[in-house]
Amino acid sequence: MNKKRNGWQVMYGLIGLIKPLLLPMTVAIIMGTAGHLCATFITVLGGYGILSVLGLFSGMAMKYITIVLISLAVFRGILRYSEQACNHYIAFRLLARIRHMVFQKLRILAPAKLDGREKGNLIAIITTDIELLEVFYAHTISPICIAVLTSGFMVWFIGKRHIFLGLVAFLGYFLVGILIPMFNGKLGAKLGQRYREKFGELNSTVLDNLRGIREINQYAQIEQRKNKMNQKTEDLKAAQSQLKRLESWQRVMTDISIIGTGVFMIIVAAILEQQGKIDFSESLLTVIAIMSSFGPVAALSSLSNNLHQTLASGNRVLNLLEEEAVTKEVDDGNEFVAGDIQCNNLTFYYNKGKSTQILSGLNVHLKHGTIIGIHGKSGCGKSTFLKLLMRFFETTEGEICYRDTNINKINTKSLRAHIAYVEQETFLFHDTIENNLKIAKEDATMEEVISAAKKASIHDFIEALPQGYKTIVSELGSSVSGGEKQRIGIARAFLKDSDYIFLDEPTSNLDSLNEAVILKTLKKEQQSKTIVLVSHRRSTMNITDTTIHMEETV
Ligand SMILES: Nc1ncnc2c1ncn2[C@@H]1O[C@H](COP(=O)(O)OP(=O)(O)OP(=O)(O)O)[C@@H](O)[C@H]1O
Repeated sequence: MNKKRNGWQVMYGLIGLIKPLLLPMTVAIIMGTAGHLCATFITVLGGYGILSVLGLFSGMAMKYITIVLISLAVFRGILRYSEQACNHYIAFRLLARIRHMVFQKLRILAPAKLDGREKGNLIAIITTDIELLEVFYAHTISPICIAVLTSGFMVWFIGKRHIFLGLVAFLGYFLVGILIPMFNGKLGAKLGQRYREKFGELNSTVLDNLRGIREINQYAQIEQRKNKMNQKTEDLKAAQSQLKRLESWQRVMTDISIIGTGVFMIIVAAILEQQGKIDFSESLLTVIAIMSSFGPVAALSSLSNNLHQTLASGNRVLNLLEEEAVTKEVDDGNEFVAGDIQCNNLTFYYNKGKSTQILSGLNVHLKHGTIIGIHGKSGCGKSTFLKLLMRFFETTEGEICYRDTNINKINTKSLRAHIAYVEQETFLFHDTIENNLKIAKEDATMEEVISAAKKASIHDFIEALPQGYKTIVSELGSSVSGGEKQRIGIARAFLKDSDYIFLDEPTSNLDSLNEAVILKTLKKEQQSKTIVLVSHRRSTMNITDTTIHMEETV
């Protein structure tokens, strides 16, 4: 799903995600605004103090001015601290909330979503994009609101002396807080994006070099790889210095605009004073007030470079959260009952209309209690067929029935609970071997775990490890071979002890000795189970009762 939204729509959508946190956010914004106003009025009150000493102001005794000044300074400190504390609370809570929402969504979208070619994108969304949203919530929304509120208040305060003065203040804030950021945003968006691209390129070159260090040594590529990395570093440096130049230019423009507004204010105040519309003290206080109140709007000018990227991240997160599952889970259907599997006129496309057909009119009958072998040329759809039997994807046409019940009418959880599916790649978690096996059956006893490992011909290997079944997988590093991983995957399937076992190339990395042990176990287990075996190996296919030649059926 790739819906494009404009900046406002993204902001609206992102604010909608954090409704429960709107209250603390509002409190943080109010405290931030009050804190900035305290800081401004410390200077303004200082002006009143000077006027009072000069005998030009008698509205408040010096003693009270001093008390209010000290109180404002204390409040400023308290408000700043509370605003920061509030912002940190919000930042952690909202990241946790959005991560939770994304993972909940992934549970619905998986496994089809995780099966596809978008894994890389998903990882980027889960890591970088969500992280960047913190910038949006804590460092974009809040500063914008604070800038609007403080400058609104100051326009009113200054405008109370004379409407023209209020107008000058409004124009100054508008220039610094809106026009300059918008102008810079246009210039900075491209440079910012270029910088991030170059940063990403350097990162992946470094990672590539680390991962491929063996190949680099083996093929004497050190010099070439070093030159490539230096080139990427130079590119990054160039992009960075362009961005820095723009940032300096932004600062200069902002400072000139602030000083320009101050000068303009002095001129307008002087004219009004000459015309007798305001007195000297009012014009002095107006100039002090405007010059000391630009902090919140000036902060907006630095937002613009990142805003583009932040909103793009927001758009991707919103897209993921709005995505509909390719295959909706059935939870109001029938409980699973084991029996023969019948596929009638099975047809399947991964993306309807867009890509090529994978299966076309497949009719097969998989008898319960037998071993069925599937073979065919690479890419003809063997693994896809198993995924359809697992209901990772819905069939495009035709039907799959388990004991005469259409797969779409069986509760998905119940269906998958009765099938052990071993994919071509086995993933091992950073945990003990025992726990890695037990993910197939959490409450398994040690005897059951060992028995499953023996059936998969991996028990001896585990026993020979220094801590046996308690060995942490990652401590073995890359010393777990492809064949050992594969046997751990198969042991999981034996431990699950379900009615159906679907094995996708289970023996591709095994020597004939281990293969023989596993095939013997499968033959033994067959009476009570349906075993579907996808394999290119003749020796493995020898144990099957029936064989389906995939290319012949498509
Ligand atoms: N999630 C997916 N989205 C789109 N196309 C896919 C997806 N998964 C697989 N394909 C494509 O579907 C076709 C069949 O893939 P499949 O993995 O089922 O083949 P296979 O017969 O198991 O191949 P092999 O023997 O090489 O494992 C291939 O062209 C593959 O690139």
